[in-house]
Amino acid sequence: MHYISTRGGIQPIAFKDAVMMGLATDGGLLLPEAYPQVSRQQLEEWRSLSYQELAFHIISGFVDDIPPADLKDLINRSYATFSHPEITPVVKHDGVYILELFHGVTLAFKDVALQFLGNLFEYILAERNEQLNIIGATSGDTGSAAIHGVRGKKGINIFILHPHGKTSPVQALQMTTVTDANVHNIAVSGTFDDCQDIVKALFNDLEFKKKYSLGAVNSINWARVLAQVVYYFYAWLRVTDEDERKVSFSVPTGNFGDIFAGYVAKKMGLPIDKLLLATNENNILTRFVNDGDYSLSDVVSTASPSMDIQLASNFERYLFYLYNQDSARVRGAFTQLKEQGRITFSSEEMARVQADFASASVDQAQTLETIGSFNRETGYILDPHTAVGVRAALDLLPADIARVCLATAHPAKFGEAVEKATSAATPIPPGIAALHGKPTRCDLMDADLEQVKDFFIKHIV
Ligand SMILES: Cc1ncc(COP(=O)(O)O)c(C=O)c1O
Ligand SMILES: N[C@@H](CCOP(=O)(O)O)C(=O)O
Repeated sequence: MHYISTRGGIQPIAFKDAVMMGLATDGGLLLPEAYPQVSRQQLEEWRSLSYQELAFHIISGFVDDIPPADLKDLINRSYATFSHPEITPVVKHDGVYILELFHGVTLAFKDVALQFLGNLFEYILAERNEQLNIIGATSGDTGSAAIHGVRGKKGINIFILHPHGKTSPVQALQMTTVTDANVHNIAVSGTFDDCQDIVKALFNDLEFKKKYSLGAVNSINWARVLAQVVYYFYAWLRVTDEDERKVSFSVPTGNFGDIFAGYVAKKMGLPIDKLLLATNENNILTRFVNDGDYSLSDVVSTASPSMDIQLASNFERYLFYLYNQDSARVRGAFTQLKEQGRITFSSEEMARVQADFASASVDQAQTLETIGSFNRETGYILDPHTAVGVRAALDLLPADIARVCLATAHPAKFGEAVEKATSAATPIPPGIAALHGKPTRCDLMDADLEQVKDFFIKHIV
């Protein structure tokens, strides 16, 4: 399997090279040249597999430059760190299935991909005898999951930019209490979009990227998306039987990586009815799906801070398919966005968008109300991001088709919002309780590319 860029400017490359390249060198995002197709019979055969076995079958369809035994070992080691034997279990409450993606070390869905990516980086670096300097942007969860995915790994430095004061206190502590010499947290006076812009600018400086061996942990890295495809299959296999096969997924969305993984699963043949794209007040993607209005506005702070994003980086991957793999049109769309602050779509394109996706924007009051009512009715505590998806599912998805809501984080990461919504304290897992009072390290700087660059160069060990 080889990988190409949405912008059409690179020769096809192998999987390991795609992992190391992160952002494509032409500024685009990498995608596989084709998608392995999964038949109905194959799906039935996969019902009895463990998460790890299923992950191996799905991931190996996209990887032909790692020996199967090594890939199996990478997968098994990645999921050995999870606290639940099923890795991503599914529970049912109030007529919806909840796909719990928060049983990893940092209690968010990012662990599913970043434990794997950390091991993959280590494997490739050892093979090539190389070093890697990771630079990533986070609105709260990718940062800690990435830090915990690579800490202690040889030949890796990691620099994570987060918007100062805009993550939850627990998210900030999960990052800043890791004071290892090779881990650097940078709090940027700005938004997540500012952080992501700086990271992309560093990757687009090809001389800098090469000189300092930059690596990507954000979902611009194809391996992130790939590892997330697995749980769509896993959940589908848990909630269907041979007669009942249709499933819709509700996905709380920010950077469009998670829902794009669902789109990939659908492209591979997984019978998905609707992908429901749920946003908070930062609803550019909802405006796009419902009204064809993809126009930028300012990022606002909400009760689901990890989704406080305007410019979703993976949207480019979807555009590539919406434009029938026409890279020139993708490039044109980004020129239009830069010049006019919006991308426009034809009615034929919007009909295709609406065939794949439904969307709803859930505001803060609705989010807190959903956490409260769901808790009163079922005893289950939703985190605010998950609540956005659950509310959208209850409002928009028909109950006669299985509705799976992705639970992207543990509620204890957002204790303040959850407490406000339920009038009760959230039970705190031991990993989080232990964070309080630990020494922290973090550098504050402006949303300024040169400042970040200087800091990066000075701190490479
Ligand atoms: C808890 C949580 N939910 C949902 C999202 C949105 O996911 P994505 O950025 O892949 O759309 C994020 C951030 O990525 C998150 O951290
Ligand atoms: N919500 C994310 C934002 C970054 O998304 P990514 O999937 O591209 O890493 C976060 O928690 O950092």
